[in-house]
Amino acid sequence: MEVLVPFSADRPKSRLADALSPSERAAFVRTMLADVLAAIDDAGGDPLLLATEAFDPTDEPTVPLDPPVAVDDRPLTDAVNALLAERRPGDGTDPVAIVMADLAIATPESFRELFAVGRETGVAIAPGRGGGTNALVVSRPEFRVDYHGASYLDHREIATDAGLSVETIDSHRLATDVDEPGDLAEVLIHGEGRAATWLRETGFALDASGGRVAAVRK
Ligand SMILES: Nc1nc2c(ncn2[C@@H]2O[C@H](COP(=O)(O)OP(=O)(O)OP(=O)(O)O)[C@@H](O)[C@H]2O)c(=O)[nH]1
Ligand SMILES: C[C@H](OP(=O)(O)O)C(=O)O
Repeated sequence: MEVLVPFSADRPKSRLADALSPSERAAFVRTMLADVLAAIDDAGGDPLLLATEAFDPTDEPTVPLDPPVAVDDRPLTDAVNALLAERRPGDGTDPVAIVMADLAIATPESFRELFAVGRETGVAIAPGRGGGTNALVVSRPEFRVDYHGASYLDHREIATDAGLSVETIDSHRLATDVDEPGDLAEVLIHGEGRAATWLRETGFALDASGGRVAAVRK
């Protein structure tokens, strides 16, 4: 299955500005991307990087694969919809998945489940905490995305209005995207890849002294 992986190469993770400097954010998002690409590949998916600007994964020491790259500087929703309009998933073709590049604790097993459910239904959605859409499988050509805000609810409504069946993927690993400093603790707790290693090497460790466990830089 082709898996579109949107990647904001030019303005990565502004909401992590309180925890990481601009160059650290640029490095950290590449480690998350590397982990996501490796897990997709392991699960049998064929990633296509949908990047906001020219990006050569082979220049990146953390990125182990050399996926094809499509460059599109339009906003996320427009860029994804342009590819869906081209691919026409389900119109005699395979479903298409869209997986965000910040799912730092996703595993091959979690993607295998997503792809399997996605093949059986019109639209399969793995919501993010807070109502976003962390991963999606589209098996019908008429479906279009509308990201940002409570996009999980919007995507359910778009699918239902188009008469398509919808399945929700109940997965902690796919529900955890790394948006804010508080999410870094999840990577230290559950991550097994390059992103977790990078955080540790950058000096982050778990700290429970303030009550809720947090990732704190020592
Ligand atoms: N191609 C493309 N990818 C995007 C764009 N905006 C975000 N992404 C990617 O989409 C996924 C989800 O992004 P968000 O968490 O909404 O935003 P972000 O840009 O990573 O972070 P913030 O700057 O903190 O909002 C990540 O994989 C981003 O790299 C865009 O305009 N175009
Ligand atoms: C793209 C957006 O991501 P979030 O900002 O919710 O992480 C969404 O899932 O609609």
